[in-house]
Amino acid sequence: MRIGVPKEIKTNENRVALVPAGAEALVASGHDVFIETGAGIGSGFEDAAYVAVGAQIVPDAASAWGKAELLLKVKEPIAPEWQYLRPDLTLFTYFHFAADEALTQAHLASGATCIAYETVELPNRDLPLLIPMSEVAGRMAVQEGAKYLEKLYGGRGVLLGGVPGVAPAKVVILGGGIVGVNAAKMAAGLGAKVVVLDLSLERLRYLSDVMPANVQLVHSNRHNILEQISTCDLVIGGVLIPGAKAPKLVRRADLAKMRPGAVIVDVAVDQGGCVETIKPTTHENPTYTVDGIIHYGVANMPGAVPRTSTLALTNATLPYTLQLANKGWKKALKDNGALLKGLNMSGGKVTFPGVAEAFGMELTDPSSFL
Ligand SMILES: NC(=O)C1=CN([C@@H]2O[C@H](COP(=O)(O)OP(=O)(O)OC[C@H]3O[C@@H](n4cnc5c(N)ncnc54)[C@H](O)[C@@H]3O)[C@@H](O)[C@H]2O)C=CC1
Ligand SMILES: CC(=O)C(=O)O
Ligand SMILES: [Mg+2]
Repeated sequence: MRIGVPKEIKTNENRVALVPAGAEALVASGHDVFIETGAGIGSGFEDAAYVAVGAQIVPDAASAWGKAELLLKVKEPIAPEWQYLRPDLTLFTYFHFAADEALTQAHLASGATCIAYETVELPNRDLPLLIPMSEVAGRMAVQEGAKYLEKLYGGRGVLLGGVPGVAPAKVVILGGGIVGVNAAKMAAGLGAKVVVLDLSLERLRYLSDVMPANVQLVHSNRHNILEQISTCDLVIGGVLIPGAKAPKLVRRADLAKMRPGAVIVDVAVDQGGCVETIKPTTHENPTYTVDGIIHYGVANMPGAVPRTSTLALTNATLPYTLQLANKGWKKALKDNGALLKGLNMSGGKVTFPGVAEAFGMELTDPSSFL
């Protein structure tokens, strides 16, 4: 099969969808791999490293897209890339369709087959291709939150861990999944007082066994959320209903109850965010202020640490990429139920419930394509 890997063009997105080790595995299986020149540079992989394992370097995005039957990316194709979409192309990348109707319409109209990393789901409900980036973003959320709490950035001027004689900061984490756990570990390690809220009592029980003593576990409901955010310094948003729009747990009016200069890092922004006032921002311009509360809404946080993120992401994606390449998408999805959950659309039809619900579109059973 012909596999294309373009350079990511979202601002400050330095990840790449395939590393030389992955290219080597695909070439060894008899595939032709086309890498856009410079695609790996941001993650520390020179063109020569791909050539050394048998991949071919192509001069521009049009060639990487044009030669591909299977196109590998990290982020969703953005508007300048939509011209390359076509019915006989299979895309394997993050899409987050439910948060973006224009993105959804453009892909639907193209007829392309779109398999979303973020909705590939194992029988135990783990999301194996989202987990590594949620680990990165959860850890980063604390780093970023700590930075914007500094006075220089408009924050309350609070040090997360405090010092002897001065109480530490309070960090409230909405959602105790992968983002939540990783944020909690980092914040707790710095000495903050941490509160994690989740809907799932089973999850809270598990967290109570593995989290340190400075992490409190609280059931997520409207009353508890308001009580917790009104006395905190940093809120981290990490709730997810896979593939669907995130529920709005913090409303605009709630900001008035928070402390001025408190910070919200809404990691869930890629699915629309769990804070009503969040909107997607970029690494160049990551924050804005609403009612005295600093909002951070970068939708590709792991792009800031591309070396770590690319390696972590491709460790997880390569086994699935190999299945798609070796078998073709229909057979690969038929043989692997986890990968079938990744199918969001094909031939102009939506096949993922959360996307159909978000925009009132008709839902087609994914297995009808196999
Ligand atoms: N901004 C960025 O750069 C990145 C964003 N993300 C996003 O972060 C979000 C979270 O991802 P994960 O932690 O991997 O998901 P996850 O599925 O591991 O965890 C989500 C948690 O939210 C909980 N939850 C659902 N509804 C809730 C409610 N009403 N109140 C409290 N908890 C609730 C669930 O029980 C679950 O434990 C996703 O939208 C993901 O796409 C992930 C990586 C990078
Ligand atoms: C999960 C995601 O959207 C990202 O890593 O950018
Ligand atoms: Mg994202």
